[in-house]
Amino acid sequence: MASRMDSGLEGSMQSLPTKEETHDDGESVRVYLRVRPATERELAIASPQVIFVDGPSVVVKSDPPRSFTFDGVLGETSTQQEVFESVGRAVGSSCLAGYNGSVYVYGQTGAGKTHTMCGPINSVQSMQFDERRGILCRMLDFIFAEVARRGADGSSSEHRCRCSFLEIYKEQITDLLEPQNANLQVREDLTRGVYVERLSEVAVSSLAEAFQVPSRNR
Ligand SMILES: Nc1ncnc2c1ncn2[C@@H]1O[C@H](COP(=O)(O)OP(=O)(O)OP(=O)(O)O)[C@@H](O)[C@H]1O
Repeated sequence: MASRMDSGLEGSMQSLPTKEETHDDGESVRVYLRVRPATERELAIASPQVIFVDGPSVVVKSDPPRSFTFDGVLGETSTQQEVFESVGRAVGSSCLAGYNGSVYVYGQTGAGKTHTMCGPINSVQSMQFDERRGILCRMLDFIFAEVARRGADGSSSEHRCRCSFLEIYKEQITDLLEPQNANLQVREDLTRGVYVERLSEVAVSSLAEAFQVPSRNR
């Protein structure tokens, strides 16, 4: 695992969203595959591993070819917005309904985890909307826009949002907002559930504040 988007959002809602709004199909874990376009260097060595995408399945090169099925497959032409629509929006909606939600990316080095989660670094350096932004920014944008919308139409009362940023690498957890905070431990508690001990949590109330968190803590 390289990165994750967690809901540090607590909310009390006067009316909870419907199952359709939270995309609740009763499944608590969903797995999507995103296919990265092969680079020129990779194509010079071999043809692409993925032979074709068929709905939620991919057929990969092997003898004989093998098929794998996921909750969804985002092909190599998929946009950052399509990835958000398939993966991020449902998690954001259920966080607003008071459920915990996480988005994890998993894959070997160079697979596209950072691209999918964050997008290029210069796509998040200004507040101006940038198509290249990844799930993390899009979920924050979605959550704060929804909180504002619900506040304006009187359908929600109070929300608190906290940001954390951690890395798990070789079984070691590091707090990316306080990098000297290394070797953190995962604990479980009856009221808090599973949590990372000593992980910093920064309260934020807008997308602009959330964007400031990494630099504010540097
Ligand atoms: N869907 C995509 N479309 C176009 N380019 C992509 C896509 N996914 C990844 N890339 C490009 O592939 C390269 C590797 O991607 P990225 O850095 O996100 O991999 P990573 O899984 O985070 O790697 P590492 O584990 O080594 O940090 C980057 O240049 C990135 O811009």
